[in-house]
Amino acid sequence: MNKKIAILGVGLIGGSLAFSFKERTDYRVIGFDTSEATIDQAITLGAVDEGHTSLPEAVVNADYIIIAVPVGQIGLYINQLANLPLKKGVIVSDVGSTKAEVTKYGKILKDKGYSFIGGHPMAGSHRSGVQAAHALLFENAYYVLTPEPDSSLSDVEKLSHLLKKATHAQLVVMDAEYHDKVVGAISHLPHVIATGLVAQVGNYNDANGWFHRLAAGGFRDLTRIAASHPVMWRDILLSNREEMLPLLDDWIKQMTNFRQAIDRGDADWIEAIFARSRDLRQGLPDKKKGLLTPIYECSINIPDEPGIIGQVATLLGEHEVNLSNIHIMENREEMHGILRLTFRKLTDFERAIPILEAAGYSTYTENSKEVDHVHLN
Ligand SMILES: NC(=O)c1ccc[n+]([C@@H]2O[C@H](COP(=O)([O-])OP(=O)(O)OC[C@H]3O[C@@H](n4cnc5c(N)ncnc54)[C@H](O)[C@@H]3O)[C@@H](O)[C@H]2O)c1
Ligand SMILES: O=C(O)C(=O)C[C@]1(C(=O)O)C=C[C@@H](O)C=C1
Repeated sequence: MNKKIAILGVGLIGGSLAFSFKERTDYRVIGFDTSEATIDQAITLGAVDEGHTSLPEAVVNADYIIIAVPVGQIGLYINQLANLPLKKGVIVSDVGSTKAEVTKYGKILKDKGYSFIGGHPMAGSHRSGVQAAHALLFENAYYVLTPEPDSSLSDVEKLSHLLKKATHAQLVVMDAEYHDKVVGAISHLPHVIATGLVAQVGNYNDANGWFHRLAAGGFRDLTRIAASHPVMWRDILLSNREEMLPLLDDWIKQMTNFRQAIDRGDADWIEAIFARSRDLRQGLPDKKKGLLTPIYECSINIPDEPGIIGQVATLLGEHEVNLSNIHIMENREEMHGILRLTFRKLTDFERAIPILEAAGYSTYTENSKEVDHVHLN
């Protein structure tokens, strides 16, 4: 009998994990969701081998159970799982964006003799649902695990090995509270800022529609994530309340300093903060570099036409150039698109450039100004 992985909540993250497990492991992948339509879609798309709206049916005999529902629901599922006859040795994990609260719930499973190890893949999108899921979502991203001091080391290793094999992510272990502090600053606070800014400008726009019409790169680049799922973010912010309050206090101080500098006409202060932040932004570690394997990238401008991505992939395929990933720069929506092409081998990368150029695409590689610009997504 096939070994089984049950995924609870087959949305963007659960669906993407399901695709990865199906593609790169020999586990049978079972989906569970409260939405029957989602289960049907997950089966049609080939994300899961089997789907259920009944939790006991979904998790029976599962070797791994991964909870991928909104953060506010994860504790409820842990409680329900603890009252089901799970397979001996099962490892339960989750993908929630906060970890301290969930890790506390995990003790309920441990008391029943099951293993719980919190997890959080640091990749995603403002899109949601299984229709946006894909097997490459986590490739080269960090994937954090937050075991407790009493967690079984061999279970941590087993889960880590499985996730690495399926997702090609970089697995790291972190303390749950520390994780919440870090992601509070680099993920949760940015979502609050983007959402607040869109709401503020929305108020101005209600009185005068030019605010939205003139919104160009600056506003769009900064606010893509304001289009994220409201329930997911409601749950994340309430779950990470303890970390969010001091982070928001610091942010308000920062904005007050800005306000005061502008008010007193302090050119030096303004220039200095822009200069420091520019250097910090440019010095961010490249997400795609130096992780699992070297990666070579180039970007091309594409017209906003149906089928264009397929044309680029086919063009390279016809010349037997292996692409490892295609990424559409999300913040270019409604404008000419920018496609980032990733290659595993230098030889593929070097052959792709002249082929794309000959087909009329302008290519931008790492060192060009244009790529510096598109990396600001
Ligand atoms: N979206 C991201 O960028 C991202 C990244 C990393 C982690 N996460 C975390 O992953 C989890 C899922 O997020 P997502 O982006 O996949 O959301 P999603 O909305 O795409 O998917 C959630 C899925 O869970 C199902 N669901 C909702 N409530 C449920 C319930 N009570 N019982 C069973 N199924 C239920 C929905 O039908 C949907 O299929 C969240 O905890 C989120 O914090 C999200
Ligand atoms: O790319 C996005 O749209 C995301 O918001 C992804 C993002 C992030 O903030 O980086 C959002 C929440 C997750 O917990 C992890 C990743």
